[in-house]
Amino acid sequence: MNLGFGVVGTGAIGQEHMKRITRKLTGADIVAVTDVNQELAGNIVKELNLNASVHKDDTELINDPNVKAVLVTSWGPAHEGTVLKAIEAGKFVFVEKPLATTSEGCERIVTAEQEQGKRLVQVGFMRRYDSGYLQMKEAIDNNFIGEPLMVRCSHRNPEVGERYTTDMAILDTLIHEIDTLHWLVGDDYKSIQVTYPKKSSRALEHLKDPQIVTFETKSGIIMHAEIFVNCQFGYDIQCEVIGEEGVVKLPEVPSVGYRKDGVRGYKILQDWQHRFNDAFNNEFQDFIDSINQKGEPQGPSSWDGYIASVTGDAGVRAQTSEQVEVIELPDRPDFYKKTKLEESSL
Ligand SMILES: NC(=O)C1=CN([C@@H]2O[C@H](COP(=O)(O)OP(=O)(O)OC[C@H]3O[C@@H](n4cnc5c(N)ncnc54)[C@H](O)[C@@H]3O)[C@@H](O)[C@H]2O)C=CC1
Ligand SMILES: O=C1[C@@H](O)[C@H](O)[C@@H](O)[C@H](O)[C@H]1O
Repeated sequence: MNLGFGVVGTGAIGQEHMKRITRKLTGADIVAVTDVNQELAGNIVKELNLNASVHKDDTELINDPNVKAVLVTSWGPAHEGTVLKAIEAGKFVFVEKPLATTSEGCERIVTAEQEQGKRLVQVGFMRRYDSGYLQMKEAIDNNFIGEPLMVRCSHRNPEVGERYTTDMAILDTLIHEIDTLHWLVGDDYKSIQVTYPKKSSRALEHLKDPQIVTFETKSGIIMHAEIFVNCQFGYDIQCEVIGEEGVVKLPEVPSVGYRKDGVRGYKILQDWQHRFNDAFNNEFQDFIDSINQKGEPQGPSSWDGYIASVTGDAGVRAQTSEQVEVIELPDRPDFYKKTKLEESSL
């Protein structure tokens, strides 16, 4: 039987995910939706020609017996409440980042999930499903470059709007690297520092852009991450891991080569939707398949959401202090430990 999704938040990414679930993927249907903007929720049901109920709020949607999995794509501050209600009702949850907007909120979710006794929650850290990062991880895990020593990466957006603030560079943008980098090298973060290069004249008055973030891991790997959200030229994600015996680098996304007006070149993608489209499809198909076949999700867990939140908080402190800030992480509970096989089957 197909997995019945109830969607909370039918805005930009909610609609993208609804389209992929109904048009591209197998094993699931959208059976219910809700949004504080009820008209929007009703319109998308019509537009996608869904056989889905429109509920007045998340509580009513979670109580709908047809809803087996709740897709949380509302605004960040609303995530925690919905996730906790869904866990209490014993429903599976796919929640877009952030898991919750505070580490205390993430901790409440982790506790509630453990009390329920089985994994219910997957967080939308889709880069773990990107084929480029997966190839890098496989090479690192197979000791192809020896011990990783350093990482260099960049997260560039062409531009951001007025509502984007300096802390969002860490909590909204770098959050993806925060999740991906420690997973990639199989280590935990020890500290984080933020430095500010010369400010781009394209950045609005209130925003510090670009920023350079330096992580140190427990084993001593140093990672430099550039965040530059007004880079103008495109959506550009770079990553390179330097090991004792070699280097692995994130492949460029294939795009058509051209020769025109005396220039030989390649187009650069302009947004995250296109850059990570396949990764989004893969993460949802994995969520659906692992629940349908094994009875629980196996992707990034609420513990991963919690780690990202604690690290993000230290990053925001480091933005103000401009000092090295220590990242204090408790040991991963057994409940959230994965076997190598599970990691490699993603
Ligand atoms: N994985 C990724 O790369 C990305 C993840 N996101 C995340 O997805 C989430 C949604 O982002 P967008 O779709 O861009 O925002 P959006 O503003 O386009 O959509 C959010 C929708 O949630 C609704 N909403 C807010 N509070 C609600 C509540 N309590 N109950 C029901 N509906 C509620 C709003 O009315 C709106 O329609 C955010 O947490 C964001 O960080 C966004 C972009 C990329
Ligand atoms: O998740 C994302 C957005 O929310 C965020 O605002 C962008 O900066 C990131 O590049 C994108 O991947």
